[in-house]
Amino acid sequence: MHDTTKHLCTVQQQGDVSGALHPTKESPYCGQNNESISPTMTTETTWTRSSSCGGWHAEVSVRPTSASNLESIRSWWRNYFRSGQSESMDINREGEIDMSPLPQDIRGACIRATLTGDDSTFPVSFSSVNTIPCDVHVFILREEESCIEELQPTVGDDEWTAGCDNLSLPHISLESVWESLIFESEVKRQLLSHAQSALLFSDKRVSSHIIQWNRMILLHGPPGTGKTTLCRALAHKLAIRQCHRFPRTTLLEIHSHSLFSKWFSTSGKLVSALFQMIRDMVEDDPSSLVCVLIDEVESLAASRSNTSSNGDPTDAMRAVNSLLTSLDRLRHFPNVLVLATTNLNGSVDSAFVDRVDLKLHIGLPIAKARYQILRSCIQELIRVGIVHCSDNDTQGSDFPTYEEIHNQGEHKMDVSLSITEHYGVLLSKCAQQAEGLSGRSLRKLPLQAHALYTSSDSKLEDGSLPLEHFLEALFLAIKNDVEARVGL
Ligand SMILES: Nc1ncnc2c1ncn2[C@@H]1O[C@H](COP(=O)(O)OP(=O)(O)OP(=O)(O)O)[C@@H](O)[C@H]1O
Repeated sequence: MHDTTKHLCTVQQQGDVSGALHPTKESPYCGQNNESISPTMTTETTWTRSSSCGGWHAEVSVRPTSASNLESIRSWWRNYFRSGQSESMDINREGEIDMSPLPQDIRGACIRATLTGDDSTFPVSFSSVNTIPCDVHVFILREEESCIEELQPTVGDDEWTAGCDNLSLPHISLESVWESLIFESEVKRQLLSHAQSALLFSDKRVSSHIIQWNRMILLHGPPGTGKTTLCRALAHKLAIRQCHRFPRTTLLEIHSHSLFSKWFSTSGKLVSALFQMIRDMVEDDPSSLVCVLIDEVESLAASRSNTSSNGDPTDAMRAVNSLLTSLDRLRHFPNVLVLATTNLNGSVDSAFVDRVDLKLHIGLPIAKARYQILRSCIQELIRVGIVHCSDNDTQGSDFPTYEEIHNQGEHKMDVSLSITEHYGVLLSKCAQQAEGLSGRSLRKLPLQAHALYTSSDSKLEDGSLPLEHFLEALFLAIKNDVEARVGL
């Protein structure tokens, strides 16, 4: 149950129908492989074709200082998978590959290699890794701080600026964020698959008179459910997965609020000016992918029916009109993707919603997702030594998964539970108690539990808290948080 190295059960994953995008000039930051390694069918392995980006991907992060050429690192990994040596590869629950058996120059160049499925479900079971169709993506994580693209104010106000954040991807600050987000099974796969298909259609010059798509995605749902983070993580993931097609990727995050000017009628002009700047970027470098994130889009695309009935000035309406016109102009460029979020559903202008290709509702986490989120918090606290597990077998990465508890532990009599299953059952109770809480709230609770519901008497000599005691404190923190919300 707690084997951290090898998982030898059945693989059920999508077969790869790789988008076969044409490689363009190689970036100093990225290299990839479009070729798939043919799956060898085994009795244990089921391949189903369900998406254009399905399958397994080896994501190999390389040191910025590496002297090796990215293309040669990629070829090396590809051959490694082909040669069958990967059969003896050790992979932990997070899909990270143990690099110690690899030659020193490759091991020295790579920071880490991760084997990841599109729904990022781990632990993964492999009968043998070399039977997996595997695209290899080699990249360097960027470390530069984001910069702000500023617009010159069109009306005289020295202190006022408008603009957006500009972050080069893949970026170290977004490393593992995609994997840390836990949703119902299909959400991440759908998003990634949709974005890749939309880029493929543009690349293949599918006639827009026959098939229409705008490369616009809208995530909507309650606050704190991870919409903004998911958009950033999607852009980061695309920078890795699409690096053969787009050697450079940029994330532009629009500051919607800064586009509303105190000067009469300037908001519309500002929106136009900002999108003109984005168009210039997109046009200047066709081999770079630009992901535009409009967070809380309702503040920029407020429903015009509401603004007029509220008697708001026409400035807001001009801003919406200007946004719609700007988006229509932007859609002609194949290398731009617009990601928008809102938690106020009815208040986004219907013409904006109509332009969106994919609208995804991101709901509050279900029991399984709540368990996984809390489990990741426990793992982190064990890793840093704030929580201590007396059972040597239950180190952070071995904490039971939801499936392990619900398929086995739950049905066992209390006395027959192993100590790890017992911890899993306690965590499962916390997850049930946390019904109605967002992912953001869940991630805040471990601190509250530690600060308010643990006693210093329970601390061990090294200052850490026994896991069981911490899980009890977590339950109390959740219970009180849920009760405090009633009536709010
Ligand atoms: N499903 C989830 N899985 C894991 N972590 C989550 C999840 N949902 C939210 N979180 C955590 O909450 C943080 C805040 O989420 P984020 O700001 O992206 O939510 P949001 O939906 O955009 O909220 P708002 O609508 O209030 O802006 C995330 O960075 C993440 O750490």
